Amino acid sequence: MAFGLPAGQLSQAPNIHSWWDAAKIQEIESFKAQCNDLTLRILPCLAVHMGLPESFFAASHNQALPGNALKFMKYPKMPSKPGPDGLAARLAPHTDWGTLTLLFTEAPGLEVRDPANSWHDVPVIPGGIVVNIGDALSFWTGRKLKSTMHRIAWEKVPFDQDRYSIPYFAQPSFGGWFYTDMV
Ligand SMILES: O=C(O)CCC(=O)C(=O)O
Ligand SMILES: [Fe+2]
Repeated sequence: MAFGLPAGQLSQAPNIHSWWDAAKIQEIESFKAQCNDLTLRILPCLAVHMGLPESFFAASHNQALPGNALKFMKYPKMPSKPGPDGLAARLAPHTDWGTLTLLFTEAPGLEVRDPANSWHDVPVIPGGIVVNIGDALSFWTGRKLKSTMHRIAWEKVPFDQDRYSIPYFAQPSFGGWFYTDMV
């Protein structure tokens, strides 16, 4: 289930189930706001490190516009262990399309691909957050920052267990500008 509406508007979403009561929706709003604040603290660090004005990336992000999304994911357990011809991944290799993704999970299974095409496990650090660079930030920086190719391999998660994760996708604002020539 994804919550992508602008800050403060989740309760108006037509697809919110009746069992999401006001307190639960408020909890999600407030968690989304904390995720947004964190991305707005990370983006200036990247900008300053690259010799750019502090607000260079962050200024094109706006919580009041649609796009930034918090997603609750459940990867259901499988009825039997896939054979050699079975599924290769629970989530196919991909890059995220926004600027930054914050990933919250306590389950193993996430792998990232290095430039030599080898896959590496991402360790689960209790209370830790995985931060991935997305395609928009990669494009914006002329690929100085690279979007992370990642997947969820089924071998790393017991096939008879559900897997849960919560990614937060930060997106540049609709109508925001990418000044790629400064980077
Ligand atoms: O479930 C995960 O750990 C990763 C999810 C992901 O990569 C995505 O939804 O884009
Ligand atoms: Fe992803």
